[in-house]
Amino acid sequence: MNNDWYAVYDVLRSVYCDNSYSNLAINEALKEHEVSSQGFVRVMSKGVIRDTILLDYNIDRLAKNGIKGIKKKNLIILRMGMYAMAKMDSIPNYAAVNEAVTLAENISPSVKGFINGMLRTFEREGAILLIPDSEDILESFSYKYSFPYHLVRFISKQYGEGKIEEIIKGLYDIPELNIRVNSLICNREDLKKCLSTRDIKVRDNPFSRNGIIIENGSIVNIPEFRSGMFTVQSTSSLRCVEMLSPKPGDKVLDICAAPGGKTTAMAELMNNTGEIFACDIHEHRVKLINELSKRLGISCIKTKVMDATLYDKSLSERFDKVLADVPCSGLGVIAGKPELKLHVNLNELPGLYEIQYSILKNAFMYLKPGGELVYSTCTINKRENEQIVSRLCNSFENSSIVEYNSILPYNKQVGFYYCKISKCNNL
Ligand SMILES: C[S@@+](CC[C@H](N)C(=O)[O-])C[C@H]1O[C@@H](n2cnc3c(N)ncnc32)[C@H](O)[C@@H]1O
Repeated sequence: MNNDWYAVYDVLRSVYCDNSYSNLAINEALKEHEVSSQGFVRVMSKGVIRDTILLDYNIDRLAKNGIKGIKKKNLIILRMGMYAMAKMDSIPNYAAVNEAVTLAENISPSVKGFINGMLRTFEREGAILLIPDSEDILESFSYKYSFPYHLVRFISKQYGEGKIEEIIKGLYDIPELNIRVNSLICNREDLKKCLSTRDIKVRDNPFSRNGIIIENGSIVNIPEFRSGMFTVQSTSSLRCVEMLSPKPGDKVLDICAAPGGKTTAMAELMNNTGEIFACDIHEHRVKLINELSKRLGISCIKTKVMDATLYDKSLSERFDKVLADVPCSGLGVIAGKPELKLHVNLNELPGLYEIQYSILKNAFMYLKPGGELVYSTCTINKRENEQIVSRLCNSFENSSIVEYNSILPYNKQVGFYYCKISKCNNL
């Protein structure tokens, strides 16, 4: 039995059946199974999730009684087998069929023959995932980029049919991997030298002086990571923090801070001086901020478990800078977290808008007159972005927008929104 395939199966079961996040499920599976290639488990798990809709169309097409009667566990094995055959050049078709059939033997022995038959038929067709023709252009994009139709329509209504294909394609393509140099410990040139000795190919991030893009090679748990020389962070997140631009000695509030990627980026910009008050509603996630600060050698961060939707009078007008990186639908980061496109429930979004507004309103109340706040999300849904900010500006006369950036997921960037708001001194 191939442990790598079993690990992928466990990840997929957890994502499809328990709505887990793929990154967490992958970490769990890697603890559980002794695999020969962690890279294989990550690539195949995310790939199958990314292509679920197109895989299911093809399974439905090939199964005599359609996809509806196929049990979830058997569907997962079929998705894995077909994905390996169609998309993973490193695996010969016969090996993919064998692995899938062996997996079925262990997990669901009675359907071994069915799995074998389906995959052999797919192989005879050329192992190509067919994309159906459709007169509805949005439906054809939905299959082509394996993106739920209702989400294609939702995004298209906001950005128009002219932009939709590029956006959906951007949310399909694997985003580039960026790391942030810990400027408290080293500089970009030093770190690049260390990485090159490990055969890791990199280039400077043109958008951030502390960013390095990893072109190939693995940075997982290398000594430079363990010693805190860098942390993984998207270019869009880095640019968001650079827009707020906290200075050494500032008093900063990070109101939705966990796991601490932006909190620690701010601490580095502040040269580990001043004070950052970092809060999050979940205790286990607050621990992640403390662990990350420790690894990066940062001491100016104080953490607290706090529900940011509830107003705390003791924080009123206490901070020079506030970051409100609120919980959101995550529609901008689907390329890296493909399970989000399967799990997002549009009916739940109005409740989220209220949470986002309450957090932003409180964040604004905690800002000193003359201070600046950045509101940010990793979604491209305008109702979570522009509309939340407008609501604040319409409610508070002393607020004004300084600048904003709405990043669409083009050119392997993650979709992001951030807006700097100032609090006027003289009302
Ligand atoms: C987008 S994430 C923050 C990411 C973080 N800023 C970073 O860069 O690492 C949003 C965070 O908000 C937290 N959160 C959700 N609801 C909250 C609430 N009512 N009050 C405070 N934090 C909340 C979540 O636990 C999550 O950690």
